Amino acid sequence: MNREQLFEQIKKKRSFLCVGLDSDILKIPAHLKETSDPIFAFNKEIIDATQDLCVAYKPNLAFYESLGVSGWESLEKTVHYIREKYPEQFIIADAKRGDIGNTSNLYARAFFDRMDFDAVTVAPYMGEDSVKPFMTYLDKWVILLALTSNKGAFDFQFIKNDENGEQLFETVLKTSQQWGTGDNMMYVVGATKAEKLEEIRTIVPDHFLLVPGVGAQGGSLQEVAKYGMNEQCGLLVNSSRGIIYASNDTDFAEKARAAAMEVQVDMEELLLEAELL
Ligand SMILES: O=c1ccn([C@@H]2O[C@H](COP(=O)(O)O)[C@@H](O)[C@H]2O)c(=O)[nH]1
Repeated sequence: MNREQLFEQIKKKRSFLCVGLDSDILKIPAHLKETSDPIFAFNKEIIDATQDLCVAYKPNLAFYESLGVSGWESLEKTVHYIREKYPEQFIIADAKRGDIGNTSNLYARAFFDRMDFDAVTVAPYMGEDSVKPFMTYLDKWVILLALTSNKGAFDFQFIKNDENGEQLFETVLKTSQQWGTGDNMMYVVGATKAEKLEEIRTIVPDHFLLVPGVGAQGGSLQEVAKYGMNEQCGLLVNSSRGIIYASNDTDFAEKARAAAMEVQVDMEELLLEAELL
């Protein structure tokens, strides 16, 4: 999916919500555990219940890899299901990969050829040759970690360069623009650091940002929109636990829909305020 198609979906759905499929075998409703593939059964119901309220899904790989072979099967079935039934959805592999070029090539092949993801999250620490192999696929995206939502972000990401006073996350944003464009690269910026979005937008005014950290981590959607929205919206705001675990009973899909709708209604208002609808 390209940038224009993504913006079209945002306008059509009146939403820039990304539903995080952090589907934990220990948290899904008990009645699903009797099915042959509990994680896929859970995802399928969540997807059917939320697809008209969101523009993207983001399975986090840890939740699937931790289950071994059966987890990979659930993941492949989930991606295939979305592709077949809701082809307008943008699908993100939250995998945080990146390695020497030779190996990154194979990661890219896994996520873009073997599985038909639209985007994969990549850690910038190993530099250009670790990131570029993900950019050789038409209409596929790298989502580079820039300023993350967790407490540990303060360990490295704010370290100042003695020579130019630049903080590490700013260097990531500036340097990586030589590797790709706003048509194949997005950045992760945590909603818990929304106040930094104003500064980030001076460096990357046009790029889409994937913003996790609203909902369970307490980030504010309003602040994210205030400082981060651009003329194409430029935001995919993720919520995982706040939506998919709204209930752990037989009504989980219905409750997930209600939670997603609450976010979508707020997003619609923000898109209207920004005169994008
Ligand atoms: O900086 C980051 C990068 C990634 N994540 C991931 O997003 C979701 C957030 O889940 P919630 O349940 O909505 O808190 C999860 O998959 C994280 O691994 C992030 O939170 N922050």
